[in-house]
Amino acid sequence: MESSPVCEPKLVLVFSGKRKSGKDYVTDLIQQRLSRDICVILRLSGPLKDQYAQEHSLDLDQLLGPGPYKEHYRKDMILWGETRRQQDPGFFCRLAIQGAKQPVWVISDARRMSDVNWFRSKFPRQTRCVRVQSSEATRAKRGWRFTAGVDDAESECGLDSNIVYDWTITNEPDAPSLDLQLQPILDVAKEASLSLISDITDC
Ligand SMILES: Nc1ncnc2c1ncn2[C@@H]1O[C@H](COP(=O)(O)OP(=O)(O)O)[C@@H](O)[C@H]1O
Ligand SMILES: C[C@@](O)(CCOP(=O)(O)OP(=O)(O)O)CC(=O)O
Repeated sequence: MESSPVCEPKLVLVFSGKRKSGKDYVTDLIQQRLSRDICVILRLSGPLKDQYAQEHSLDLDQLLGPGPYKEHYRKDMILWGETRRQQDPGFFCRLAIQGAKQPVWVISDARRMSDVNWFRSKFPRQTRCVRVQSSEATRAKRGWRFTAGVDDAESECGLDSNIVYDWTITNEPDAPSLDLQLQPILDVAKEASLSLISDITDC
């Protein structure tokens, strides 16, 4: 049974990027610039980790954290999640958007074409894809280490090709500032949220 969100979003920004590329860092920045009234960050991994922790009697807070606990279970979580997605590609997407009311949705952690296709099919006018990219050297400085079965699997490679991104954010020390790179996205988001004011009776 699909549970519909309280209000249709005006903009859905679907972010993807490699581990330690800065997805959380960049999406947090966007929410700070737009405010929590306008922008909500929705993580597909949230409901996945919640369900996985329950089924395996694990510490959800540690799975949600950045530390080694999450990495210890990542490979098995990937396989567990893919089994669910094979049965129902939108399973985690629907759970992630439950209760979302803000006009701008930021999906911070898309990993597969099935994630992108679900949002494009549900919100074709509103969905935009954003890629956060960093070099392996920069990611390594942030704590990334190559892990076979993770960094060469769909979870990390599923959105490397066959997709046109609306924006690409280069998250490198020598790149233009993130504020400068994010400005076009923020402009679109602010315009979209203004259109909400004229449609407020629809919600
Ligand atoms: N531009 C940046 N400036 C400072 N720290 C950053 C920057 N980008 C990422 N980080 C840090 O690098 C680490 C990994 O970033 P994170 O957003 O968690 O990556 P991801 O969500 O893609 O795995 C975090 O500690 C984060 O604070
Ligand atoms: C099983 C996962 O959902 C785990 C994702 O955990 P995080 O979202 O914490 O990952 P990063 O922030 O990129 O390090 C990946 C998947 O393939 O679904």
